This record gives sequence, structure tokens and C-alpha cells, in this order.
Amino acid sequence: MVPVSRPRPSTVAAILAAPAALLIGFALAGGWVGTPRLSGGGIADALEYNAGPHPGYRRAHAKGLCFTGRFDANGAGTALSRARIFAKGSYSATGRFSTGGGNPFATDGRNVFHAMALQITAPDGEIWRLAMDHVPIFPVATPQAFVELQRATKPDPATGKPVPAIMKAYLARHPETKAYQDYITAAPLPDSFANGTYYSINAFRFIDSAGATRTVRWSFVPEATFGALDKTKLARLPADHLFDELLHRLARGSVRWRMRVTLASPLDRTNDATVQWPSDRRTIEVGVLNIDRAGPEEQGACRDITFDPTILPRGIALSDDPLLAARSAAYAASFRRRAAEAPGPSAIGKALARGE
Ligand code: HEM
Repeated sequence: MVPVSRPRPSTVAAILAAPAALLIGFALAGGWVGTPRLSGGGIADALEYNAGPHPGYRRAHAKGLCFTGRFDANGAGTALSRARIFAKGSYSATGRFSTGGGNPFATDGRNVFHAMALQITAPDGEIWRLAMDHVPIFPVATPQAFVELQRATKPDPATGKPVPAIMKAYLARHPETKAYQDYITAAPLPDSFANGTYYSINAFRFIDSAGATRTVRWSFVPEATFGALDKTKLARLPADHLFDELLHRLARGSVRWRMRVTLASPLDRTNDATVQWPSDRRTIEVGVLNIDRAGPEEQGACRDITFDPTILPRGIALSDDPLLAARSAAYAASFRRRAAEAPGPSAIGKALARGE
């Protein structure tokens, strides 16, 4: 009889390990196991659920106006990143100021994000898109929590506020959103787009010409003197107060922000936009943004741009923050929807047409 040699258990395990690893890899990548990745359309649905339908407009930050200007790099950024726009020089900039929320005709008299979106173009045509808010932290750390937040904060038509029981249950699951609410309730609210500081909130990675990588956040700090809106009188503000104020201010001259890059220490969390880094982190000023013109979206270049923060030049890369991929997917879904719908005039365009 021919002797039968049985494979040893360790050999069987080794043979099975490769296909099993492959299968697990496919399952993870395909989202069959673990936390499934949200689609941009699913996130846009949640934003529409919250704000109601406003066809033709952005599904978030719906109220805005376009601006143009330039970014003057002082050259210091080249020590951190090989991005062409950090080389000393002047680069064209176009962007959009907006207020948070999905209603393009909402009043400016609300305690919400003021925001600046920006596109800086290098001489070779390479672009960098940035979308920033006037607060240094975000209410949620994950795309799943973002969708939950949109659902929980849908205003009750009877009161115009979220349903208290739904909100209470949400906040019990998300103390990070409660911390954000406490922050924005207490923080002063800029009385102009021109005197707000705008933050990247999410972390990114800068790669220098030697290939060294540093994790950073950045902010645009205004040269204009800070003034705060009286939060007890927000309901009495004219509906387009912030936008009108900016147009009047620009008629008198340009407005400027200093761009500061903050380097993370190895202790800092790079994947959690709800947590601010300590204020003693090393900061390097890399240039000045100068804005000299603004106007309604229907007359400007910004309306048909998505300020997707993952559109980055060589020398800047994504961090491990899970919000970034979700933002990219959601901005694209929002753009696909609004581009296919006929956008009406913006709030600012309407007011100007009325001669206000
Ligand atoms: C999961 C997290 C987030 C989601 C799903 C989200 C979603 C969106 C969407 C759908 C738009 C409209 C895009 C378009 O139609 O062009 C938008 C706009 C915007 N978002 Fe976000 N966002 C997120 C986080 C953030 C964060 C962390 C910031 C600030 C750092 C931010 C700042 C902005 C700004 C400034 C705009 C207006 C851009 C413009 O003027 O075109 N977003 N967001």
C-alpha cells in the first residue's frame, strides 16, 4: 500500500491564510463588513431632509456671494510644503463667503458658521481648494454622526427648532456635539465677514521638497479689527446684513487675512475635527490673502465650483480625518444635483436687483 502523507495542520492553515486574507480585504474595501462608508448622495439626502428642498442651490452653506483677490506668499511655506503657491509670489484667488445651513434665503441674524471658501491657482494652472468655517472645531467627528446630526436637528415646523426629545437622545450619544454647542453659544460672533478668523478644522499633511511630512491645520487671521454681533438682538438684524456690510466695506478698499499654518505635535489627534490642538503649537505665517471684489453668485465664478477640500496641489495631502472623504463625496453630490436643477438668483442678487 502506498503510504498517504497527511498535510500538517500548520501547512493547511498557511495554504488557507492567503485566500482568507484576500477575501477579508475585499470585504473591507467593499464595505460588506465594518462600518459602511456613506455615499455622497446619502449625505446630500440628510442635508435636504434637514433644510427642505431648495433646488439649484448648494445643499449646505446655501447663502453666499463670490469674491476675487490674490494670495501673496512670503516664501516661508516652502520649508513645510513643496506646493508651488508657497513660493514667494502673488497668486490669483477666487472664493465665496457663506453662512451655514441649506436655506439660500435664511437671515444672517443667526448664531451659525460664517465661512470662507477659496481657490488659489498657481502659474502652471495647479489649483488648491479650501473651505473653512469661522470656528476652530466641528460638531461631529465622523460622517455617520454628521448624518445623524442633520436628522436630529431638523426644525419642527411648529416651533422652528429641533424636537427636544430627539435632540436630547442625539446629544446623549454625542457629547462632542454638546461641547461644540456650548462653544458656539459662548463664543463671540463676528459682526463682519471681514473680521472673522477662518479655520481648516480638518488636519492635512504638508510634504516638503525632501519628502518629509508634517501634519498641519491652518487659519486665516483677519487684519480688520474684531467686532461682535449682539446675540440678544440677532432677530432684529436685516436679513442680508453680513453680505451688505462686506459689499460696502469692499467699496472703500480691500480686506486682508494672514495665513498661519499650525504644526501638530505627535500627541495631537489628527482624525478628530471636534478637538482643538493646544494653543502653544508652532505656527508659521506663510502669506496674506487680499480680497478686493465681491458680487452675487450669478455674476461670479464661484457658483459653479465645488470647494472640495480634497482638491490639493502636489505638496499637500489628506490626513487620516474621516470627514475629508465624506466631504468630497457630499460636495460632488450636492454639485451634481444643483447643476442639473435651474438655479434661481441668489439672495444678494435679488436684493441688488431690487436696488437695496
Ligand atoms: C462630514 C462633514 C461635512 C459635510 C458632509 C459637508 C457637506 C457640505 C456640502 C454638501 C456643501 C455644499 C457643496 C457644494 O454644493 O458646492 C458644503 C459646503 C461647505 N462646507 Fe461643508 N461639509 C462638511 C464639513 C465641513 C467642514 C469641517 C468645514 C469647515 C472646515 C466645511 C465648510 C464648508 C464650506 C465653507 C462650504 C461652502 C463652500 C462654498 O462656498 O461653496 N464643511 N459642505
